[in-house]
Amino acid sequence: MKLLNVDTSDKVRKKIDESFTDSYDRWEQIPIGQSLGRIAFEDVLSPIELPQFSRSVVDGYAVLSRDTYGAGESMPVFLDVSGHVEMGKAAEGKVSAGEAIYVPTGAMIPEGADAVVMIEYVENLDESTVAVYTPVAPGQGIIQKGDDVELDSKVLSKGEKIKSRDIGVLSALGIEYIKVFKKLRLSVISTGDEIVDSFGEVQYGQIRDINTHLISAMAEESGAEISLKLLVPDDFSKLREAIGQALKMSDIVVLSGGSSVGAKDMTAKAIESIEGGQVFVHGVAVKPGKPTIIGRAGGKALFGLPGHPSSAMVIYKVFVDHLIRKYYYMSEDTVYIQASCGENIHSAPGKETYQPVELIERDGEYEAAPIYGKSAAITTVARSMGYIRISENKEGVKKGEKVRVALF
Ligand SMILES: Nc1nc2c(c(=O)[nH]1)N[C@H]1C(S)=C(S)[C@@H](COP(=O)(O)OP(=O)(O)OC[C@H]3O[C@@H](n4cnc5c(N)ncnc54)[C@H](O)[C@@H]3O)O[C@H]1N2
Ligand code: MOO
Repeated sequence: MKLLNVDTSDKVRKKIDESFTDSYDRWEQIPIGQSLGRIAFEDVLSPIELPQFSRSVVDGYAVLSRDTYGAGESMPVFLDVSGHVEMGKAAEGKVSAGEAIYVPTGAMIPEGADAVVMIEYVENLDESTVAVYTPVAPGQGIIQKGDDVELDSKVLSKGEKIKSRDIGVLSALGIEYIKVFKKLRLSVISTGDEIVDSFGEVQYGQIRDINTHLISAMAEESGAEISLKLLVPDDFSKLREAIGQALKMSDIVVLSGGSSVGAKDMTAKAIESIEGGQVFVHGVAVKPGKPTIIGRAGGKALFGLPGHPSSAMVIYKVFVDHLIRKYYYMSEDTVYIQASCGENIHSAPGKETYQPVELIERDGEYEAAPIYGKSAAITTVARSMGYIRISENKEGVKKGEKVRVALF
């Protein structure tokens, strides 16, 4: 009898970390306009301080704050207007005691001034005199030089996924190009005599391929690029050949199907038959995904995911995405949502259970509704927004219990 020797998921992640210790250090330099969603290869330090000069954040008069002390609605202070600052130009002139210079929003603060009074609190008495009806504190109405970004401060960390707002910051600093990780190359091989091209003829008894497309899309979401997609029948030599071909052109090979112990489940044996091929995980104490396989060949990673699409999706997220993040120096950035459990969920003690859920919003609170359906059901995949992890020591989750939903 052949039984799988199962590891806990924490132990499996540890094995992944220990097995793939070579750092992934391929990078390319790209214009920031093309960097959205890419992963920063190194820390980015600001080459300048920002703003580069103190600027007004309001339309008003640059003054010496102490000149305005005691000003009030019934007792204005009178100041001489000695000029105005033009946008995009260096401020000319200096504000001395008893003087004010007009500054539009965003313009440079002239020398001497330490605050700006908004025009709403100022009355123009004539060309060169204003009455100020409010006191202003030092710094009021001004964004000081270097307030936003200090010189040499870190604006992006190695391993950070570049977001639209980061592109905003980089533009403000005049950084045109950025070093990002070259995308990891990932191949997907789907196996099974019954699996056929999703878009071709389908005979009765055959199944349209889901996993190749599902896993490729998830890998792209993780920041990898797909170097090869193959569909192979349950034929040992064809599978072996496909693995060999995939290894040549990728850093990670993901296989779907054939992970279990049935007569046609030959993924593990095929990996072991490759030169230097070794399987170091076959079986994980998780539900779904018990027959998961993880191996390596010449430093490259191979994953054998269970064929059921929803199991493949969970195992991809829990192990393959984990390795991609490690290679990219990314911190765990799973987004969790607090929700209350919509119904009792039973789980198998001794196995960590990943229960796909749908999130339903009720009065600003989320309810996590478990999505059942055999792991072969594609709607389980399509409707699930995330999953609840139920530890191996628990027997389930009670209706109404607070849970953390990890978003897919
Ligand atoms: N005797 C045992 N049988 C099974 C066990 C076990 O421990 N002992 N584990 C079960 C579990 S759990 C799972 S999950 C499956 C895993 O099976 P395989 O990884 O060997 O996958 P297949 O048998 O090839 O396929 C399973 C299922 O998924 C469909 N499939 C496969 N590939 C695709 C694809 N690319 N697109 C769409 N659907 C796909 C396939 O047609 C099967 O229905 O084993 C259990 N059995
Ligand atoms: O991986 Mo399986 O049935 O646990 O889906």
